[in-house]
Amino acid sequence: MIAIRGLTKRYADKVAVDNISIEVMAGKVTGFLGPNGAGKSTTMRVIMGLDHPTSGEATIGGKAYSTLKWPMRKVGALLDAKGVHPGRSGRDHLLSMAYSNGIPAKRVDQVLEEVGLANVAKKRAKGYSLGMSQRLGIASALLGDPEVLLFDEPVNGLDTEGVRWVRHMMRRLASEGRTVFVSSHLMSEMQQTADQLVIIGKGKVIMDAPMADVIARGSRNAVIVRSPQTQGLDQLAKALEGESAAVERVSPHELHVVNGTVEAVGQRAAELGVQLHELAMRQSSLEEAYMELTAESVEYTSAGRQSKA
Ligand SMILES: Nc1ncnc2c1ncn2[C@@H]1O[C@H](COP(=O)(O)OP(=O)(O)OP(=O)(O)O)[C@@H](O)[C@H]1O
Repeated sequence: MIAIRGLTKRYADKVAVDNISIEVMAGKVTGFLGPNGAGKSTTMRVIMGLDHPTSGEATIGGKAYSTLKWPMRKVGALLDAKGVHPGRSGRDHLLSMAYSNGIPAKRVDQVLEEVGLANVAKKRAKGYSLGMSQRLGIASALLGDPEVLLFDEPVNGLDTEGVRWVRHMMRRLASEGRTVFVSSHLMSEMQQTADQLVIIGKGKVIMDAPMADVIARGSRNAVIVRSPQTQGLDQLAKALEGESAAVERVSPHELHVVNGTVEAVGQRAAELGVQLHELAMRQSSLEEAYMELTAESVEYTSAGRQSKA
């Protein structure tokens, strides 16, 4: 488990992380989301002992990173895929890390195989594509077989097969009981990968909740009702409004019920004898819910961003 308590990180007059407290649990993939400059990488660097907090603390299994005897065996991280000496081969890079952490050389070959770099392992890292560098970074995170893993934008630069591979790997690592903390800007990918989400904006926690709760906050969640009976739909709309549901009549043959359930709407339609051609729950996507939740925390925005906030 990773525990962050009252963490603040200031760079000169810039507050990058502003008094955040979160617990990242074992056995789950926790997505770490937020707009550019929100403070995700800073938080991860503090967890990994690469930056000192201005105040507060981050611990891994109850200990600060700097006090871990064999850090790579406890926590593995991919923070900067390009942080490899360009003249060194991928294998030599991993061997030196393994050596300094008392990890046997055969483990290096195992992780190279696992990330699909075995046949380029002896080539110099400067010739690696972005995707290959990401794979090498993931290999270094896995090297010590750690129970806690941090990945900062792991699918950046990976092709479709690579993105799927990372997704499955994270699910597997969590199912083995490990703590997996991953930042990403790819919402559709996160929706398929994460169990829990921590969303930050301008250095503060906006939401820390299970995926389903975040999606439930999206304003597009609605029960869709279609019927060939216009008058029947009128009656149904009236009845539902009487039960304080918010009903939107999008066409003579279609209603959207914002705060209802398919069960309740179906029951009422049956009681009124209204014939239905469709009764379905439409859910917001994570991207839609995320855009709404972070609308006020975006520092660097493009012209024309649409927000409902
Ligand atoms: N070494 C540094 N010196 C000064 N300011 C910094 C430093 N590192 C980060 N910052 C600032 O702190 C804020 C948070 O940056 P951080 O990189 O943690 O955000 P992020 O959420 O990872 O963003 P992105 O999604 O763009 O990677 C930004 O305003 C950034 O400019």
